[in-house]
Amino acid sequence: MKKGNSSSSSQQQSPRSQSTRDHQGAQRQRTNSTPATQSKRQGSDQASSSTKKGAGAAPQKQVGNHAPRPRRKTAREVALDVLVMVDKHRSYSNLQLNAALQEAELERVDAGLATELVYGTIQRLNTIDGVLQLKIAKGIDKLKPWMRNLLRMSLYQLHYLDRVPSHAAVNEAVAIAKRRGQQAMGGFVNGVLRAVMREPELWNAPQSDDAVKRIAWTHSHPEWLVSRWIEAYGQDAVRSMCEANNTAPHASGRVNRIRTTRDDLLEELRANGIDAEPSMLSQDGIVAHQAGNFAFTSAYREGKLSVQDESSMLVVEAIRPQPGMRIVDCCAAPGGKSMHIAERMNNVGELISNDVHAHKVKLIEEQAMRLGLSCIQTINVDAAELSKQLPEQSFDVVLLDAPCTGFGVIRRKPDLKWTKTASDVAAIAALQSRLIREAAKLVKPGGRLVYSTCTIEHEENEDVVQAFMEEASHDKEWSLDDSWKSALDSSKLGAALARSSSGMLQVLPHDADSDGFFIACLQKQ
Ligand SMILES: C[S@@+](CC[C@H](N)C(=O)[O-])C[C@H]1O[C@@H](n2cnc3c(N)ncnc32)[C@H](O)[C@@H]1O
Repeated sequence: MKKGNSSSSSQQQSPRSQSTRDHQGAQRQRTNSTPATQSKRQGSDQASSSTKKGAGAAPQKQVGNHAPRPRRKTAREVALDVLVMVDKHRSYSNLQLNAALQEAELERVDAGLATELVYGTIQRLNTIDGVLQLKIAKGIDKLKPWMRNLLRMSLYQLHYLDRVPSHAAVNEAVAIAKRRGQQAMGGFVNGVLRAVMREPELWNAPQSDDAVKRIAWTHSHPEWLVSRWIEAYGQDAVRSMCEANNTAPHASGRVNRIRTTRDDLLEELRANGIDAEPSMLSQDGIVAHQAGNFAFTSAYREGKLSVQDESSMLVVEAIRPQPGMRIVDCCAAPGGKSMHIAERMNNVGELISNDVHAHKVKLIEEQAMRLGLSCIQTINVDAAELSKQLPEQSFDVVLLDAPCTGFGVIRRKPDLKWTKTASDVAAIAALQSRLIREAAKLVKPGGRLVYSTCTIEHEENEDVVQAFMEEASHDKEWSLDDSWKSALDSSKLGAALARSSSGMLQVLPHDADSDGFFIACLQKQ
């Protein structure tokens, strides 16, 4: 058990209890992705089926003239390969993992373990590295990437995962080291891991009054981010938020109301053994705590259901789509919000869904086809030049769901916290400012501009909106519209509503166990 020095109750929480939740999280989904982009991610750990079958043991015998089949990778080897790729090439962990799981054809239980090891190790990276540095005299940067990541992944199991027995984690690590290196490599790994196990106090948070350092260490976030967030939201909120960023999200989806009702969908899912419940955040949402991925259900295939986070469903409350409206979604791919808007329009009216990437526009079209939404037309232009393509002042609502740093979705994409920098925030905020000005040109008098992001950075959110409002004549032409918030459930979103300025909503990841998300609604006079 970690013996932290923090005075907060959340920091005193045993990493074991945290890890139990983390690990159970592997039974659930880490991303709200669809079958095209996600492999099965369920499973437990120690009963790793490939391990039991001796997948890590002797090569299979040659039969007849057939060449011997290559030995199948174990869950830990799959996870290690993904971690090495992410470390060496800064690849996205979710994409690498999906590709690796598909190639390895692991059984469900092993795919779950590999998923947990990849996400968990990346989530806890700076704490694990801090401990490793104390035991590796030459420093971890001098280690070969596979060795560095093998040690990281093994320490993650030893410290954060309840259900992996220590001897299993150490033995597996030693076996992998021997296969990848030489006999001596096994000894080195054994020595480092056992040295850390002998000194559990290595994991203690720094003895410091500095809240940034303590939170960054305890919840494994970069200090620059923790420092920024404390300034924006205060210590308590940041501690809770960082803790939430290390937990796995539950499954969440959205009913397609032109195909079925939420009650009928819930009944259908329950009949198929899924413990689906209505979302407390969105009238169109459903959630499930033990489900795998909604995208593998027949309801999904039949277009009755889409995979979407609950926070992101709140955007339609600001848009308030009605049949017959003309709406533009400036940055629409892969299409989650466009589909939601079209469903609320009852598929009547005109929705133009744009994205700058042609291959992503195809994803929008595929979703529209699956859901039977014919009111959507796609276009493929840079949103900074949309007014060259579309008539100005002619749309009831324009949605700018802007590209952003994604710091609201760290629980789904933990690598974001290690790869993005303060200058990335500034650069993306500059782009967002250009895009909001262009999007505003399309709104007709009396219409609305809705700006949203899946980040929690003031610089990308409130500051972009305020800067737009303060530009010449905008304060006379535009006002912040707060009326849409009356549709929100204050019992779940009370904290978010209390912290948000007029017309805006900032949801943090720990508010309602959903993604961090920002929405602003601007009304044109
Ligand atoms: C936050 S995502 C949009 C998610 C989408 N609204 C949904 O609900 O599924 C931002 C999108 O903006 C697109 N994008 C980035 N820069 C753009 C630009 N200059 N013009 C148009 N689209 C852009 C990206 O390709 C990405 O798909």
